[in-house]
Amino acid sequence: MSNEKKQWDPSQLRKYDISLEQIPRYDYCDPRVDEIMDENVRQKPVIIQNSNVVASAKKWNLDYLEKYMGNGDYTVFLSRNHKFKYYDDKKVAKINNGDMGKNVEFTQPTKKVDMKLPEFLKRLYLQQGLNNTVGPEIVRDFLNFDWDFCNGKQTKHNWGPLTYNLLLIAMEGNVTPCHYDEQQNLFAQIYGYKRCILFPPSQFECLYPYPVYHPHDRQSMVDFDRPDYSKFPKFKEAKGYEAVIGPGDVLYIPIYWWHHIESLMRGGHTITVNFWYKDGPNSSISYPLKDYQKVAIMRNIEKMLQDVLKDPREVGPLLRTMVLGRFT
Ligand SMILES: CC1(C)c2ccccc2-c2ccc(C[C@@H](CC(=O)O)C(=O)C(=O)O)cc21
Ligand SMILES: [Zn+2]
Repeated sequence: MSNEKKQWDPSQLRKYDISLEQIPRYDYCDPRVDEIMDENVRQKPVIIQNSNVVASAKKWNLDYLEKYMGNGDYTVFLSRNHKFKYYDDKKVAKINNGDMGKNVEFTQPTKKVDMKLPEFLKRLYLQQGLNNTVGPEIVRDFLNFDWDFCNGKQTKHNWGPLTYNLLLIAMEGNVTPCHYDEQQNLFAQIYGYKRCILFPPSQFECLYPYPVYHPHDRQSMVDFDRPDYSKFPKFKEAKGYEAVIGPGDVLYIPIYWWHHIESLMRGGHTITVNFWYKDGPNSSISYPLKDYQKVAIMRNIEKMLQDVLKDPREVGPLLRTMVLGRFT
């Protein structure tokens, strides 16, 4: 670590029993950034340093945002603990943990409320699309992001259109549990420090995602704080990549890569803006298929089975019948 004052301390990281290696960091103009991001070569995570993607937001802090975010209502998530699990209420099966046998009623782990920014207190996670509800100063800062940089990445790596910019304000210690998204993600850290743990799509069998029709679709069923190795034995073999990112860092989270994100304990609140891009048009399917394409295939099979079987509890037994003793 260079002699600059260390901005965080390892004691602020939560302790997990996972083997981790560091995510590489390069300057934004270093050619290795695009080599690593190149989907035909490796498409791995990389931290892009000293870019000016969100330099216009350098001055953002809670006071500034409170002052200029306007009096709009913002989407805030409350949690009974430090974990904020994504929840899709459009999903059919409100059955916990994929235990299709026991019809355990699904308990929503986070509550979504709309509130004014000043009410934004501890244990809350504000996730707000940057749109016209925010004040003109914020819009100006947003328009002054270095869009040439992002558009350059979108073009160079054949991504689809930008779908969303989320403004994320998290309280210290907040955790977004391990999940994957079906979008390319430029994750721009603005204020405070976040620890990110990523796993490649090839580790699908070590991370045990919920069934696709479950409200926690795309999330790992493994509780990193207390892994149940009897239910999830392969979690012991998971090999992750980690980094702590701070103001000015942009983490590239490749599409379908698993990520667990935590705001450092005792580190104060954090502010992030992410840039989600759809995947590009698959010009031509080339073999062997990429790991993330196999995840997409498994998702389609689960969706098709759910559609034709109707009762989600029949999907597991049918798959077991089809595979056990025949393909295993
Ligand atoms: C936890 C929260 C607020 C949430 C609650 C309910 C529904 C959705 C979400 C949601 C979606 C994205 C993030 C940002 C980020 C994780 C992070 O920075 O914590 C991330 O995963 C990404 O950028 O892909 C955070 C959230
Ligand atoms: Zn995500």
